[in-house]
Amino acid sequence: MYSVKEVFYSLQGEGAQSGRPAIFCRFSGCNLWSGREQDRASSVCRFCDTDFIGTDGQNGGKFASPEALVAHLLSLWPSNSGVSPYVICTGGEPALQLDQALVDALHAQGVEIAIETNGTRPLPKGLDWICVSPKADSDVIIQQGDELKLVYPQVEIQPEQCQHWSFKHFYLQPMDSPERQAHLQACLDYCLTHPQWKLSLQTHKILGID
Ligand SMILES: C[S@@+](CC[C@H](N)C(=O)[O-])C[C@H]1O[C@@H](n2cnc3c(N)ncnc32)[C@H](O)[C@@H]1O
Ligand SMILES: Nc1nc2[nH]cc(C(=O)O)c2c(=O)[nH]1
Ligand code: SF4
Ligand SMILES: [Mg+2]
Repeated sequence: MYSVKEVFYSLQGEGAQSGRPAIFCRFSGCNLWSGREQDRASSVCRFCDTDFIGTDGQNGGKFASPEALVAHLLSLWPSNSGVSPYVICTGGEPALQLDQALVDALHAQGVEIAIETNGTRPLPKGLDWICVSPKADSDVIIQQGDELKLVYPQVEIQPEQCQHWSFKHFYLQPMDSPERQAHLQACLDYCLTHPQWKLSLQTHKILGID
């Protein structure tokens, strides 16, 4: 059974694939925060911008089989576009639910699969795009992939700690909070002095979409 908070069709707002049309599958639940406000301050991940509790979001639900979830996801892709569907698995923490059976069922329908993960859980084989976003005070076991996207600044984790990991792209993404302007400035300063790093803006928030 897969528990999905919401499914929506939008543009990838972040990182190297920004601007690309994608179906988002937001799985319910996370291992670094319960999702309840009263638990935020005592959690490993304390800055999350997302509601991932339950299955009550747009197009959310429980899916008994990989095939049922794949059919639901693909119903949002424009028909006869001639372009392979692009599905971004996010959450919550998608690695808690995305298993080999679902990856294989998506690939059987010609889907290109991306994941947004905190990197603390093993991943199924064959994912087409892996974005790892490390969190301070967590054990990041996935240290290779396509893009590393560090929310910045985080006091207990510095870019220097992950700059030697095996990724094609290294991004800093300003932490969204009431201090986001200062966080953006800190990202700009860091990228300009450490040009291995690029700036990732959450463009969907700027655009006011999803
Ligand atoms: C909601 S998370 C879900 C996927 C996964 N649990 C993870 O953390 O990568 C999706 C992306 O949003 C980022 N994110 C979460 N809260 C944020 C915030 N307040 N400001 C900027 N990015 C944030 C995460 O680091 C991650 O890259
Ligand atoms: N448009 C849009 N792009 C995104 N890229 C990563 C997201 C996420 O929450 O994982 C996200 C999101 O929530 N919306
Ligand atoms: S790990 Fe991801 S989903 Fe979980 S609380 Fe942190 S940002 Fe949110
Ligand atoms: Mg988001």
